[in-house]
Amino acid sequence: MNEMSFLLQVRDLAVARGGFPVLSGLSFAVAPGQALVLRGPNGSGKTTVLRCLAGLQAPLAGEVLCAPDAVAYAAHADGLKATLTALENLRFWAGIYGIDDGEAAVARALGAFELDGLQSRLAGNLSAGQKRRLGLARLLVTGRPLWVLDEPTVSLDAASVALFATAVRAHLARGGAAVMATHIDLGLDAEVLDVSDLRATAAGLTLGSGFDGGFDEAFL
Ligand SMILES: Nc1ncnc2c1ncn2[C@@H]1O[C@H](COP(=O)(O)OP(=O)(O)OP(=O)(O)O)[C@@H](O)[C@H]1O
Repeated sequence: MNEMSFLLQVRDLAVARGGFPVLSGLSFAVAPGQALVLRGPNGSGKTTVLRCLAGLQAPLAGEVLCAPDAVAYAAHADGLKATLTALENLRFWAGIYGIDDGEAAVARALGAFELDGLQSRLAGNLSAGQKRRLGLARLLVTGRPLWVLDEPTVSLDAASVALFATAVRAHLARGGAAVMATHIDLGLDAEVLDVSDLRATAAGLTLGSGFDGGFDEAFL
């Protein structure tokens, strides 16, 4: 496969968090239609890698090659406005991403995550699992090909996990791709990349030009 056919290429990536190197030597590529699952124990750096892929922090070393505006990121937080209804949240995000068929995409997103009956409820009044479903439905109104997902199934019951897996499968079938950290098996035909052995040692890495020094959080 030539280089241009990948949606994402990661080369010899090292990342830091809170001023400390976390993980180094990570390389992989993701093509349209592919899903990649990052595995590793708590604290091994999966979230930090995903933040880097989403552009929220710079690599400490290495490269992340990806088209501008390709990534839709779903973090631990659901990214919802509590005082807007479920429908208004999706319309808000469709407007932010400026997709052409906004209203149709919003309707599809509500349907895909079985949120039609909840569309008039304030997001702040949804249950944890319903909030998560709405946060994931947001992906469908971004129009972005590369989904970067951090523990997407937290708070979801089995039926909702199945809805999510269906949405990912449909995204892949449309030529999208996904990179996700998850501890559960979604039943997807996904490659698994274990980052356990990539732990950075303080001796092996220093904080260089890619590290901006301090604040590394963001409101999403
Ligand atoms: N703001 C911060 N300041 C200092 N250290 C941090 C900060 N945020 C995370 N870390 C540390 O960075 C390391 C990597 O964290 P990260 O969240 O990337 O791991 P993870 O593999 O996603 O873990 P989990 O499976 O528990 O979600 C951990 O040791 C964590 O304690």
